[in-house]
Amino acid sequence: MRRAARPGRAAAAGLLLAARAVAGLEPISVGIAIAAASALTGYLSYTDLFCRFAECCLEEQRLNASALKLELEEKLFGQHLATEVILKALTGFKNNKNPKKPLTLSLHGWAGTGKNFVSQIVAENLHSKGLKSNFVHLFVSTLHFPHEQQIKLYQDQLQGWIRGNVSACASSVFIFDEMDKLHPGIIDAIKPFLDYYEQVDGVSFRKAIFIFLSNAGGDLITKIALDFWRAGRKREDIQLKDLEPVLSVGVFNNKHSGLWHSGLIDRNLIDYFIPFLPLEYRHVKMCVRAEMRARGSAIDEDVVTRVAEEMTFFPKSEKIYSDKGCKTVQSRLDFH
Ligand SMILES: Nc1ncnc2c1ncn2[C@@H]1O[C@H](COP(=O)(O)OP(=O)(O)OP(=O)(O)O)[C@@H](O)[C@H]1O
Repeated sequence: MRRAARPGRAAAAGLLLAARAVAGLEPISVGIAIAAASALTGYLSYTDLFCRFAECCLEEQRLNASALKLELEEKLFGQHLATEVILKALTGFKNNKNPKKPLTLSLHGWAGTGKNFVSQIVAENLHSKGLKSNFVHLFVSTLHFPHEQQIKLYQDQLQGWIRGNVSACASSVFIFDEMDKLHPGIIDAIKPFLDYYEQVDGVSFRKAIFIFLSNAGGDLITKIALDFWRAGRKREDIQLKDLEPVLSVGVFNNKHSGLWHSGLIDRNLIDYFIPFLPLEYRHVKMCVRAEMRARGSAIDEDVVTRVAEEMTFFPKSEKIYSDKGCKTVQSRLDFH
């Protein structure tokens, strides 16, 4: 693991020099400055210092599992299953020095329940710049692959992009949003990278992470959550075993899941199906409070209640779950 270094005064001068050089984007000056700072500090390697200014791919960097756990527990509301599985999956994968395949996570659930939000947290815990990192790549089906007639082109471009980026950084993260709108041909293009091959065209994909997001299966998840609610059982009592098998079969048979007969499921290329439960009134209120805190405002419970009450809830009879999860909370808060 990389050493945590605390530069002293001399080092600070070197760091300043290096910072100036980096800001000026002069590679030779950067090199000289960093070498100078390294010599001054004596205990910072060239790489250590370089990585303070430029983003580095730290392949062997361990995951700070307790920091991720804390972040998920504090920020992600009402998703005890997703929290548990994501922690388990990432910790196991990052602790394994020799994984046999890349990690593939498939996140499912109703709109606005936190799938993109979690992906962002995961990305930040793997590469500190998160979604802005050069090693994290987000694809949105309707944005990046909109035209069915151009599938061949997309396939070639995507394969080239993934191969190039994994060659540059083995621990690259690829997030595919709107999987349910993705053309099956696109999945076919990435399938070889997700498999158990040691190398594909001279590149090993085994340390990469692929995250798929989709609304497919949201109805199945809601049904099970509702059954628990109607039986007077606690939401937190829902276990993965209540959902995972239903979800994988349901998604497999759903023509619009993006994973439909794609071979990803029947070849066991998806490591974890992660269910996101529909959010209740109390969770929406938590989202409003979180948003107020993020804006630096004092928590006004009247506003919290008003925003939550403006949301619509289903099913019609019981009105338990928010139609849009927490998705419109931010924009609604603007009006209060
Ligand atoms: N479970 C949650 N806990 C905390 N905040 C949440 C949660 N779900 C959603 N949010 C808030 O709502 C915003 C929108 O949620 P997000 O984009 O993650 O939903 P999604 O599940 O990806 O929806 P979609 O399927 O429509 O893309 C998030 O940025 C976050 O602020």
